[in-house]
Amino acid sequence: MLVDIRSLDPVRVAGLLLAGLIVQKIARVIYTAYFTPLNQVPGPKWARLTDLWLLWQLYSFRKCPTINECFHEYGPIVRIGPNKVALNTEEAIKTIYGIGTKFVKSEWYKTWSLLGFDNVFTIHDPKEHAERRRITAKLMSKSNVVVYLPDINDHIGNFIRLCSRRSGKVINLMPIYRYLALDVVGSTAFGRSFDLMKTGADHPFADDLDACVMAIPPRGYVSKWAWEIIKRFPNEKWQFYLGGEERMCSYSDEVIDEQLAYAKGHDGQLSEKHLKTLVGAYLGYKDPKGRPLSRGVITGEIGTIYFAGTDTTSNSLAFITWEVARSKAIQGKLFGELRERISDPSQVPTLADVETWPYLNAVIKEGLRKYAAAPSHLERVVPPGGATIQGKYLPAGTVVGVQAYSIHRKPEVFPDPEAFIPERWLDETEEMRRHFMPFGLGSRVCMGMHIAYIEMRLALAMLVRNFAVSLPEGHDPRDMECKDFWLVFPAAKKLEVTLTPRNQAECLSP
Ligand code: HEM
Repeated sequence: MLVDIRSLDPVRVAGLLLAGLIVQKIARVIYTAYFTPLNQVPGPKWARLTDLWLLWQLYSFRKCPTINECFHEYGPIVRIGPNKVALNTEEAIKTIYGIGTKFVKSEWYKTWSLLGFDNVFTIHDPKEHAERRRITAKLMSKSNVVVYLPDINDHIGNFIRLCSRRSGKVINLMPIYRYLALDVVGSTAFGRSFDLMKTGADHPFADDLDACVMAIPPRGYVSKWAWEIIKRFPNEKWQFYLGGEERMCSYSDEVIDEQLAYAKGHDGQLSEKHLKTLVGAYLGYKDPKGRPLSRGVITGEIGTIYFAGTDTTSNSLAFITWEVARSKAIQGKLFGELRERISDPSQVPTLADVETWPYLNAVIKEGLRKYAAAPSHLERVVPPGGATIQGKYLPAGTVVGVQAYSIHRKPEVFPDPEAFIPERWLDETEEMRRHFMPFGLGSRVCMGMHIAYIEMRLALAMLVRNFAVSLPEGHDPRDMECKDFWLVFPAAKKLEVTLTPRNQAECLSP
């Protein structure tokens, strides 16, 4: 029987359509929650119904500890979202991140596509990623990063001078470490530092970085249409956060322009010095078809380096320094090693030396274990055909991951995991090595790892060699409680210490 469409009440039709959509949505949620193979994977009941559970944990700044608690409650495989599973075993590490893995990064990473351009951190396709990574891989390799050493040594020297000027009173080391990291990134990425250690000046970069940290991660957790609404929220602070990405990327504009102008006057060739910088490597690159990268891609890549290389290193240093400051025994032992090896405390030691100093490296590794800067489960997607991990079948498209936070807290590998015990690394076992993943693993392992190690080793060595580091009276350890919002940070977002120059007498008795 045909119905005359004109006779229908449009309000009723709209209502019926809406009701149909809601029923379909609810049916889908119930089906995904209870009738897919993921039903076999235990986990919190809200997590199987909606991603809002995970979003809530993110905004409570305790996603990692919550997932860790889930491992204790449900075992080493836990459903943390309608389509998300977290794992906590060596088998999972090998399957997901091992050599030749077919598990590619999840859609969530696209949220870090700065200015809308894919970068080395966000590209999914393994071939495309390998091609992009190759552009700067040599410059950032262990054997090459020594070319940046003279600059890094200058920054460390200026860092110690800055600390000297502020010694004797309570200072907040967090922004100082952040600016040190920014100086180092400036030298490596641009061949030009921000000179923040030299001048001791503040830089708007800090606010822009904070803005990015607030605005970028959440957009990966909501649908595109929801984000379009959220980002229009007419709040001044929120709009400032949203603008952080563009402002941060714009810091590289001047250097890119300068290198382009040079090339224009030299038959399109960059100078030797330019080619040693990441900007130069990107500007000099041509793809297999002879096409250069666009300006937007290069700006986005350099923004990614700022982002990946600043707070990661500086917050790691902050947590490590705090642990050193609050334990007389650890600081005494570390100082003992440094006093023996750095005879002139005004001279930055050589890299070859610091790499081999056992206690210094044990302190740093313990810091990276307990306070891995990016400890979240590094999301990957189960490839076509599905995969069986921990005896559970996970269909293709399931988002899986292992979080360093939990792997670094396995008591059978790291006894008393919440304690800061550098000594455990003096006798490092093969098992500890396999369970140490602060820089990620496999083909997507951190590209800045060697730069970060140089910076952390030299900064910590010189700080403790030159000053006794103590916590101010009334310091509340809860200020340094580790919060996570993909990257970790101390609850109070500050690290207040007093630096007392070591005189000869103190040198003998720390
Ligand atoms: C203590 C300091 C650092 C830590 C703990 C750290 C941690 C990480 C982790 C866990 C990843 C892997 C993410 C994933 O698989 O999803 C990563 C990737 C990356 N990191 Fe770092 N990072 C640090 C410092 C740096 C520095 C100093 C730079 C640059 C100067 C940098 C540049 C990168 C880049 C470009 C990637 C993407 C690599 C790729 O996907 O191929 N990182 N980092």
